[in-house]
Order: sequence, then structure tokens, then C-alpha cells
Amino acid sequence: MALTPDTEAAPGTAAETTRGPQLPYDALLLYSFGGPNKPEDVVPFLRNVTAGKGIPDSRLEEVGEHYYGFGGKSPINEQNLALQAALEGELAARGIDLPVVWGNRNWEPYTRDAVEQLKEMGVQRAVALVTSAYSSYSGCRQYREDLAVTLDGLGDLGPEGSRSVQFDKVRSYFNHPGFAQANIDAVVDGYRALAEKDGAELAAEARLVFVTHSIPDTMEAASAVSGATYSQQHLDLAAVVAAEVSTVLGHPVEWTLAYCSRSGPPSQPWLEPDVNDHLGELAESGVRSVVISPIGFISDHMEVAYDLDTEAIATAAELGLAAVRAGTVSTRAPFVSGLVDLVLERAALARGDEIVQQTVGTLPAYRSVCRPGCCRRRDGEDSGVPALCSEALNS
Ligand SMILES: CC1=C(CCC(=O)O)c2cc3nc(cc4[nH]c(cc5[nH]c(cc1n2)c(C)c5CCC(=O)O)c(CCC(=O)O)c4C)C(CCC(=O)O)=C3C
Ligand SMILES: [Fe+2]
Repeated sequence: MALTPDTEAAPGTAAETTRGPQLPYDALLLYSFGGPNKPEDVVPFLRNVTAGKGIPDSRLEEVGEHYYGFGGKSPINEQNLALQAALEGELAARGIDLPVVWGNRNWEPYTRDAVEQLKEMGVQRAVALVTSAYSSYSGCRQYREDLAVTLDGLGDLGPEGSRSVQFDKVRSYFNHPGFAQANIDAVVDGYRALAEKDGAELAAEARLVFVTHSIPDTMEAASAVSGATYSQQHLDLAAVVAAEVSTVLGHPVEWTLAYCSRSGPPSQPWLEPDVNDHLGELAESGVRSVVISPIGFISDHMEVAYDLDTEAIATAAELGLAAVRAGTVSTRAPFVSGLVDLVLERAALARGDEIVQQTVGTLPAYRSVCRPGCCRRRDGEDSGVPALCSEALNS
């Protein structure tokens, strides 16, 4: 397994021509949120997610019911196993020898299980790929903190260079062409499904409603430290996706961005409009059909299965809107190969190569080594929690 850095590879050897590029990594950590597998997991999982975050009990009971309604099992773990297999397939197809290890912040296999597995495998340096495409506390720093705290718990959080496993992180990839293309394909399929279900006329005039996870306004403001805020990142990608969908379908596509899954106390402002309220406004303004695209999520987990497929689709039906929920990027080929491109890009950066970072839209590539203060939960707040993959551990 131990991979030789590029600089040591003899060019033109059989090893280089029959195998893919040599990377400075011994493993890829597929790093996700986690979710319950059975009813008994639901409450302990929710406790893990909400520890110290001020989520009201009423909200927890409500969210627990969403999971019980699906037999206590979230689709997220199977989605991650499928993504792990797809990444392994793509790496193998390109001749890249890089084992993929899966770990989660909030459920088994936990981050700690993954780090222990990496250590047992003798991995010295790993590249981490989080299953969140956008930069905010929830999608960036929270993962980096969890990794640092996990290493600390194992007694391994020495200064860089002395850690049991070194971690590099793939940049937030919302504006990578692979993620964009997979979303474009999924939305085009959504319009075609709507045409099939409710006729060409309703499909042609359908409003494209992008949806993402709401976050508190305070977290949105703090995400600006990394550049464009969380919502601006979505708006930038949405414009690209909608324009390309319109080109493919050959007619104009009007679009908007809405949010789902808000929690927290009602007094705390979160990003709006909620997707259900938004559908109401659209129906009132004369819109007759919608395609709902969950660009905030990479796979069909509980937020998608409940908040969109159950709740939002029911809302649309009540309002008399013809509606289809477009797919997530999941294991679509452009997404999976884009992720492998991003791993290669991260490796090139680690080697100090001059590279061109691929992006779509108007925003630059986000940083893979985060700046001090990147993606804090609240502006100005120093949580005192260390975070990996940044310029300094405590920044
Ligand atoms: C931006 C974002 C993403 C997208 C990026 C990413 O994918 O990472 C995401 C994903 C997910 N969120 C998930 C589940 C939950 N999120 C919660 C709570 C929260 N999410 C937040 C933000 C996000 N969350 C926030 C600001 C909170 C408030 C508490 C806090 O500040 O942390 C709660 C507590 C109860 C509730 O409030 O709903 C649950 C159960 C699952 C698993 C689903 C499954 O099991 O299939 C996934 C993938
Ligand atoms: Fe969440």
C-alpha cells in the first residue's frame, strides 16, 4: 500500500505506465454525518448530533418520529457504502492504489473507528473527503474539529509531523464541475420525469426549486470568513445548473432557492424561505408545476426522504402543484469521477505542483488548507476546539 511520492517515482517505468499516478496518501477517508440503522439507534444517534446545541426536546421528538416512520433506519449509511464502492471502482479503473475507509461524526463506524482502522493499516497520511459540498461550520469546520478531537482522544494530537496519521482535506466542492454536471443531469432527468407524469406543457413551464439545509443566520454570517457565504455558494451553483438545464431542455427555466430541516428555538432566525412556505407562495403567484432539486445534499438521506419526499411533496399535492423531486448526485459518474479528480488535485497541492483548479460559476476554488477562523459556528467566536486541515491547529 505505502505509496511513493511522485518525486521519487522513476518516470517511464512499468510501474508508472501500468499504474495510475502516485499519491502522497496511503488511504482516502470518506467522512460523513452518520445515521441510525435500527429503532434502538435513533435516540442515541440524536443525542450524538445534538450534544450541547440547544435543540428543543419537541424538535428531537419530531425528528425521532421521522426516523421511526422509516423503521428507525436512515438511508444514509447505504448511500455511503454505495459511494465508497463507486470511489473504489473509479480509483481502480484509473490504476490508483488507494484504499477507502469510511467514518462518521455521529454514528458507527465513528471517526474513532476509522482512525483506528487507518492506524492498523499502517496509514501515515490520508486524504479526507467529507460528504458535504458547501463551506460552513456544519459542512467544514465541524468535521475538522471532530478529527482533531478524535486524535486527541487517542493521544495522537501531537504537532503536525508527529501525529499517528496526517490528514489533508479535499476542498469544499460545490463549484467543482463534476458536482455541477451530476446535478444538471439529475435536474434534466427530473424535468423529463415530470413531462412523463404530468405532460410536456406543465414540465416546460415548471419552476426549478433548489433546496438545501437551513442553518442559523449566525452560522451563515460566520461562513463569510471563507469567502462567499453558505447561501451565496448555493446561489452561484444554482445559476450554473439552471442555465445549463435550460440549454439542454431548449426553453427558459426560472429558479429559486429554498430551505428545509430548520431546527433550533423558534426565536432564533434561520435561513428562509422554508420549502413548504415557498411552494405556497409559488402556487399563489400562479405557478402550476415544480421540479425540486436538493442541491444541498449529496445523497438521499433522511432530510431528503422525509422533508422533501414526504413533506414537500405532500405540500405540493395540497396546493395542486404538479411536482417531481429531482435526484441527488449520489453515485452518478460525473460526481464520482469529479471526486477522484479532487483527490488528485489535493495530492498535487500537497506536492507543491502548479495546478489549475477546476471550477464553475463566479466563485474561486475554496481552500483545502483552511484560514484561521474559517467556518466558525458564530462570528468572532473562538470555540477553543482544535481543528485539523487548517493553517494552525487552534485557529
Ligand atoms: C448544513 C447541514 C447539513 C448538510 C451538509 C452535510 O451533509 O453535512 C446537514 C446534514 C445532515 N443533518 C442530518 C441530521 C440532523 N441534523 C441536525 C441538526 C442540524 N443540522 C444542521 C446543518 C446541516 N445538517 C444544523 C445547523 C443543525 C442544528 C444543530 C447543529 O448546529 O449542529 C439534527 C438534529 C435534529 C434537527 O434539528 O433536525 C439531525 C438529526 C443528517 C443525517 C440524515 C440522516 O440520518 O439520514 C445529515 C446528512
Ligand atoms: Fe443537519
